[in-house]
Amino acid sequence: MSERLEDIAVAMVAGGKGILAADESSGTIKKRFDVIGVESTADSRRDYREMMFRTKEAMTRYISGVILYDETIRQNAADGTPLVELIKAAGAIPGIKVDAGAKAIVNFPGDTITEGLDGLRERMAEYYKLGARFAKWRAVIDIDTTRNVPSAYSLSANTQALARYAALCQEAGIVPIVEPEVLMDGAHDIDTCYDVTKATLVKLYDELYAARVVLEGTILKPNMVISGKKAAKQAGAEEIAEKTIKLFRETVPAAVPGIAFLSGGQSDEDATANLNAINAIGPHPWKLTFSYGRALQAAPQKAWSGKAENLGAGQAAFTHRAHMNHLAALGQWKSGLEKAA
Ligand SMILES: O=P(O)(O)OC[C@H]1O[C@](O)(COP(=O)(O)O)[C@@H](O)[C@@H]1O
Repeated sequence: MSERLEDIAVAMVAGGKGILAADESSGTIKKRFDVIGVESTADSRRDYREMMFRTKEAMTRYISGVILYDETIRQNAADGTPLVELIKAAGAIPGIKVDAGAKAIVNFPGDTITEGLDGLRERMAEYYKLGARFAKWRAVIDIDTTRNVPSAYSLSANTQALARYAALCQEAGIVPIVEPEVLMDGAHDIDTCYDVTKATLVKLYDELYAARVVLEGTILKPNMVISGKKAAKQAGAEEIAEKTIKLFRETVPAAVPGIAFLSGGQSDEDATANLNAINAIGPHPWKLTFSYGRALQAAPQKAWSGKAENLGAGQAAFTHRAHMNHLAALGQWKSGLEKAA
């Protein structure tokens, strides 16, 4: 495969394929395993992820790349093959989460700043050697209108960090996924999500220009414009699609090859239906696909539940969700396909 940043970025979003976000940090994967009653150990995390990376249909037809965590990019499958090699053998691209998580900002209650820039240049060089050709950094933007969250200071600090990270990625020959996640956890309505996401993306592209990041060699990983989980009125797929696309047309340059959404706590089927509605109102200047963690993995996690005899069931559940999201990335998904399965 070509090593040009622009070509890697295009390959990450081509043909209705999307990204498997398997980069849960140790704390997050423990939370997911707690739900299915599995102890989180280096071996159980390896067995679970190996199950997904060996799912041939999903990995060869629907998944373009996998975001890994530092532990996973160094791990071997049970037979000694590096997990990175399993991903490459399926024709998918290995990626790596490089941020060190979101920490509270002093003097700004409710706002967080994502850390991890110190030593990043050296870490990037190592990850490149380990096989990573793209990376991911997630800024976390909460909405709390009672506390003026997010503050302008938080948006400024977080988007500047994203731009510094993106420039370091490109220096190392690695495509940056820039992820400013506006959380859907609150009671805010969809228009508040629109306004906050707009302020975030405007600032983000300002900073990316200022840092001289080559937009053609980047992927955006945003939230959809959506109602807060606790909002009294929940917007439907058509409204989500229309407002999300209106916002991106205003803020995301056409030089960006692709937008790969996070699922952010949406149900599996909502994440698929909303992505489909977004693509159904195309054509758009960028490819719009998925980079889902929970919405791709909740079903296989449950089917597997830590038992070797459930490997086949886990792989079938993963294939199904990956297939549904592949169809949604092409605007060809129908709800009947879920029931048929
Ligand atoms: O808090 P962590 O452990 O970094 O994990 C955050 C998760 O959010 C994501 O960015 C998006 O995941 P979701 O699709 O589940 O929202 C994943 O890539 C990542 O695993």
